[in-house]
Amino acid sequence: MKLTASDIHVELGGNEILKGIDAAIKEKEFVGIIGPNGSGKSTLLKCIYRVLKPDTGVIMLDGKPLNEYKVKDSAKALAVVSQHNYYNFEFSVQEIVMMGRAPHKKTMERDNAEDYKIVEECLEKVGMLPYRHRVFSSLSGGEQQRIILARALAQKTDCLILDEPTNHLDIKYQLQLLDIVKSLGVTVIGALHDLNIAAAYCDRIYAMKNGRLVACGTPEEVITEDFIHMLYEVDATVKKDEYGMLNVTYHPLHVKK
Ligand SMILES: Nc1ncnc2c1ncn2[C@@H]1O[C@H](COP(=O)(O)OP(=O)(O)OP(=O)(O)O)[C@@H](O)[C@H]1O
Repeated sequence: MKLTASDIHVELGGNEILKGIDAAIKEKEFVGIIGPNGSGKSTLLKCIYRVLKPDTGVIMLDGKPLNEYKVKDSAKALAVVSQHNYYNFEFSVQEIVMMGRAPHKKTMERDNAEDYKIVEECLEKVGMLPYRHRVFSSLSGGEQQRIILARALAQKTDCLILDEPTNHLDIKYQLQLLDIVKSLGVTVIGALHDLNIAAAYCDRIYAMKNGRLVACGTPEEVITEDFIHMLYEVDATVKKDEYGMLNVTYHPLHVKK
């Protein structure tokens, strides 16, 4: 699944939020979007998962403009794990994960044995099978997030969009979620705040500031001390550890470098 964005502009509430974004994501690439709060990461992702329509510019999915896909067909291609998941009804965990099967079914088609098997496998994968009959809203934030990942897995897509997916998760489940996602071998586009996590999982990183892309490259190319200072206005040390992993340490004001 290849995805390109060309000259994407979005205006919201009278402000230009995205000011001409160009991006090209290759098949099976794990791409992270980093940048300060309010830089436009979620807005860009929302254009990709069709919650927002760009004012100008075009997003292409496998060479075809996204807006020419039926919503059901793009939902067979792209699944979303985001941080906001509110439902007006008291759905069970199993019902929420079953929603991931909807794009694969005809209107009013009943859930079949294959759907139940997929739902069970996906709940097992995120370690939440024992919760299948619980009411979704009764789960903790982190448990809900893992159910939303299971729903996305049940959608069986070639591309996953992650909008700050690890917000509610403790470190074990942050790594678990991203390990599961990485093991799928699908195209991944994720907004990530933690630079150490981004460096550990991403093939390439796009950095955004004030609605513009300001850098694109491998984690090693993008995550440098000077660039972190430019992007976030904080001091940091960037080193490689004994496993060759990038390691970012920040310097609070009370700690001298
Ligand atoms: N519906 C809206 N109306 C007006 N402004 C909006 C709307 N939605 C988002 N914005 C503004 O657009 C800017 C970019 O928001 P966005 O959520 O894309 O940023 P982000 O990089 O994902 O931030 P964060 O890291 O805080 O999640 C913000 O300044 C936000 O206030």
